[in-house]
Amino acid sequence: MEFLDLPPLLSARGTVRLPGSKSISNRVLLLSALADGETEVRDLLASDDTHVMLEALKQLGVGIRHEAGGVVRVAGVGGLFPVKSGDIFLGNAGTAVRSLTAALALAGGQYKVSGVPRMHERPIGDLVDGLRQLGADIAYLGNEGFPPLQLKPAQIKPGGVVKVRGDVSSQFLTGLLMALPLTGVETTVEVVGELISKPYIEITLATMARFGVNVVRDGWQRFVVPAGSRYRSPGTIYVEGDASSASYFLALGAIGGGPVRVEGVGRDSIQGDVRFADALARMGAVIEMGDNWIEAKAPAGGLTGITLDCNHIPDAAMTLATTALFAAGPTMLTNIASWRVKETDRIAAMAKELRKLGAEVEEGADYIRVTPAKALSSPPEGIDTYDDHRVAMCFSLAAFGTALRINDPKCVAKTFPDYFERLATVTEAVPVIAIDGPSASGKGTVAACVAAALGWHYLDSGALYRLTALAARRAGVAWDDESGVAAVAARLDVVFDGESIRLAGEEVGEAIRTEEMSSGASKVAALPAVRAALLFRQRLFRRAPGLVGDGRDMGSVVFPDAKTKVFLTASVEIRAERRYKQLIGKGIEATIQPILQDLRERDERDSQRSVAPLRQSDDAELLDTSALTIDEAVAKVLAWAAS
Ligand SMILES: O=C(O)C1=C[C@@H](OP(=O)(O)O)[C@@H](O)[C@H](O)C1
Ligand SMILES: C=C(OP(=O)(O)O)C(=O)O
Repeated sequence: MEFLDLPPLLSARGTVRLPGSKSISNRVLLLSALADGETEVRDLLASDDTHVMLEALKQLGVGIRHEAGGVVRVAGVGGLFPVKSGDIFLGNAGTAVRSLTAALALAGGQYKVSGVPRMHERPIGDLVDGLRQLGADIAYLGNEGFPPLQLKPAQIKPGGVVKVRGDVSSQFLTGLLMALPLTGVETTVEVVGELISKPYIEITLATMARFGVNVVRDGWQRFVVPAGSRYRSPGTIYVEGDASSASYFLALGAIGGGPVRVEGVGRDSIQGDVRFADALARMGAVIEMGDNWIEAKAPAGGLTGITLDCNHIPDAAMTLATTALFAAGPTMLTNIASWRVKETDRIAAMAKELRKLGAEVEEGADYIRVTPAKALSSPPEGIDTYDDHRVAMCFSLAAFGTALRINDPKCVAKTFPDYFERLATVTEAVPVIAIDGPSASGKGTVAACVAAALGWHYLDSGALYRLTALAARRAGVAWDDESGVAAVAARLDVVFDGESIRLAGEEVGEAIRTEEMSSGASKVAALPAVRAALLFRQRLFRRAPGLVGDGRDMGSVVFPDAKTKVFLTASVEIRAERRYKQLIGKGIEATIQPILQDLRERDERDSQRSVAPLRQSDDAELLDTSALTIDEAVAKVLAWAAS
């Protein structure tokens, strides 16, 4: 499985220009396609969900041109799609499946509507029931109440009252409302049951109004689409920034100091998810808002948990569930039953992954309660994302407490393809000084001194390979048995505690320093599966205020984003002499020739191996310590780190 390791974060600050709103983008595309005239769409979201909508519209005969600067020009068909049949695949885009099903059901053609397997588990029965009242001919091709669907030409009988349930998804009402102007006949839609996600209906009505159709509404119960309604292009239309996508950055500001500003949504937004800022403010965050921007800062006294009915912000509420990890006291999010029928069962997914971080979670049919742990624990197997963009994005916040592995990170492409790149632009990661170099170069001594001088943590990555060699030997696993040694590495039960190193509870500081384990370390370190098994483990050593790591691939593989990278070396003769003195100093008998020979062989093996071979990377400073004292070498590294 693909994964992304996020570095632990120290702070967040900066400005992000948001990608376009998914909800507005897909509404604007559909209405531009159905309208009279050509529409120039600016700031449209470019993501999986809008991609499937664009492709479907093209397939239905709508002229769509992509121009410079992300401008999309849609030639409206004036109500009827020219292409009367087709298999329309809409991925996992609820906004596309629900609204296109309604429009196609009234379009007089023969269409199949399908999506990814998860879409075939997301309900659509309430919408189909509503459309059937208008005479639509719709059949379920799989399970009753779920896509895929077969739509056939039918005698549509508009007018009167159509009833639709609103308590599973507001997208059913949205779909009906957006399709009804195709009939030109006054029709009333009555909502049965309590309508959920109400602000999305406001987006629908506001977007329809931009295209010249004004729905008359009576509270959240009755909506009248007037006679003679017809979509007309507004000419040029700008898509607002995505308010749900804004939530991750606002939370970053609230947790990580801030201020973090998002541009593209603000006080004047038509998206309900801007109310996420109010929820953050209730947790204590300092929020400021302009017409087209929102800014969040952390409160002096830290965030506090809240209890909130989140029915009006179902998507952004997921961000509250992970922000809760950094608040004092529990956070209870209620009235979120719809989470269970979205990209995944979001209540179950959030509960499971939050627990992996050490939080105490209680879940019910329509609520989740999160009590944070004192310190986050980071699961070595990573945070699973369930092909749900929002799970991936909202869990990135947990990087404020620890290095974090996010599995299948590319699922963010549903609404925010470059989310993780943008995250990096407004966050500061815990700094790393990476010191790499050959065996016996003195890098361990220098690294430990640099760490002590700065008050930072220290990672002796070589020790992990020595420990793996020792543990393999004790388990009777041969050093060249790649999968066997990798399994040992993955299970390594080791505690570093100042000078002490314990393997399975036993002090092994001395046992791993023998020449034999040194050579074993070099052998197991050449095995790719072993290096992979130890990768995240090493990254977990990165903790505030900073880390000094020494090894062979600190700068090139383990911490490629290290601010300071040093390649520390010395001539092989000097290294042999140092190793010789070190051994003699410990009362271990030694002669210089075999040490020299062994170092030469080890250098050869380390530089020739296929994974992470030892060499100075382009971005590393060269520090030859042949003629330097330890203090001089340390001073040099500190100077580079400070520059
Ligand atoms: O209409 C829309 O654009 C949306 C409505 C909401 O769904 P529900 O109405 O199913 O809650 C929301 O979760 C979804 O991301 C987008
Ligand atoms: C629920 C969501 O998407 P969809 O439009 O597929 O319903 C979402 O984006 O969180």
